[in-house]
Amino acid sequence: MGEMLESSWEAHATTLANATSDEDLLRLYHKLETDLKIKGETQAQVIFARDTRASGSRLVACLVDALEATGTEFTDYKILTTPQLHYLVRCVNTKGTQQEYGEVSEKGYYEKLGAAFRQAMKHKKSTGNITVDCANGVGGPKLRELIKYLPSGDEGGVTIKVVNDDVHKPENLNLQCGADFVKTNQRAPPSSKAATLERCASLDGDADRLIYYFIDSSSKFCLLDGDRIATLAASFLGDLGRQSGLSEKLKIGVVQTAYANGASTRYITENLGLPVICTATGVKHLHHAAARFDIGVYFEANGHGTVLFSPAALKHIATHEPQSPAQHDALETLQALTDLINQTVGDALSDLLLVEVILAHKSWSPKEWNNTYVDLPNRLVKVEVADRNIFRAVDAERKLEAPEGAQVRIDELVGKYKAGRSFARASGTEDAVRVYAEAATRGEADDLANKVAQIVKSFGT
Ligand SMILES: CC(=O)N[C@H]1[C@@H](OP(=O)(O)O)O[C@H](CO)[C@@H](O)[C@@H]1O
Repeated sequence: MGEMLESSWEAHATTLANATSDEDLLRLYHKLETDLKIKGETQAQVIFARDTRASGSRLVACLVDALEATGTEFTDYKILTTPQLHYLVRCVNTKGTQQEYGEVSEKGYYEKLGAAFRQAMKHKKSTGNITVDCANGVGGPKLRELIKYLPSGDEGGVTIKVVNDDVHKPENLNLQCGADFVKTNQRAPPSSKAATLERCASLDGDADRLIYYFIDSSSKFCLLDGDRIATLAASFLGDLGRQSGLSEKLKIGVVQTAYANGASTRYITENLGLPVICTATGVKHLHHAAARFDIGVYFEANGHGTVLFSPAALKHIATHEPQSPAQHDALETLQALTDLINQTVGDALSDLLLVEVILAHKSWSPKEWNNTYVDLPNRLVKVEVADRNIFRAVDAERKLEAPEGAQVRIDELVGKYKAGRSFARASGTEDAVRVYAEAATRGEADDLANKVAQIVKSFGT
């Protein structure tokens, strides 16, 4: 049951929450039992937790009612980040097997990440200060806890300043802060007091997304989003593969969605020489595609992502005999990364430590990281239409097959812009069609996005 809950417990809890009577609840439960194929001889063991959203306690109460009504064994882990719950589910499901993932406790999560971070930072200079905006969500208290397990800046680790970590007023969640605010508005949260060139990061409300940013010496806001984290991780893992003598055995690939900036895709294929797969939006699509590589790096541009190591890759890393001190060091770092990176799902806290380790190894400030390539100006707009379901996308959501004629109009328009690229797709989470456009200049990207939005509107009304 754990693995089932891993991807969609919230949706199912909502279904149960809609029950209007005990009979209704039981009927819905039995339907879920059949739909999720969890009916069987073995006793289900359910674990759950929630983030700090106001709706959480009601959803948990409904879930507990259902579990008690059906005599199901359960453990309530109370308040956790989404990726921490994924970690626990994997730990429960692998306990006592050769793939044992970690100790089944919140403390086990911190200990695992803390020890791996310490190992990966061995002999490296501290990365200094970073300010982390926690969106006034669950990431705040959990990051504060994690810090207790990490070496500080003075001890060769990192000094983390936690801001926007008020979880007592649910109305403050994501208010003028958080990863989505920063990515969408392309500016730091007003509460951010970071100095020029100082690293800043923002988590989202349940701490599964992470983005970095800084203000450069000409006071310009510079965003280091999910594409940047993916390229940084892929380049570092490529280096480690070569340095450890395992590059033949560790084939690295990157998975993106159509929202990835075209400049990042080009950088990965042309500069890093790595393959890129484009999938439909939603981490479930990216995760499965990444699992096809020995080392699969996947990130959505919005900062949700992680790195997957295949069982064969883990074995090579654990058993390879180093031929030189340099190979030994690279292998040791790779080994530490396999523990530091949360391989169950994108995890902002784990990703934060990964980025800090890479910057320490490369001796990079955010400026050098940002200099790896120049993003193409881009614009994302939301178009409200009468029925978004008439917009059917194909080819990893880069083309519209319906309504008929819409894609031809978009293609004609895109052809008129230098380095132009644009697509429209129905959102899976909001009642709208999203239009993305990029082009050689900011003015052209805005213009292209607005014109494609008009096309969408003309077909949607
Ligand atoms: C452009 C964009 O950011 N889309 C988001 C958003 O999906 P939509 O289907 O675009 O509404 O929410 C998803 C779930 O959080 C996330 O995976 C995805 O990246």
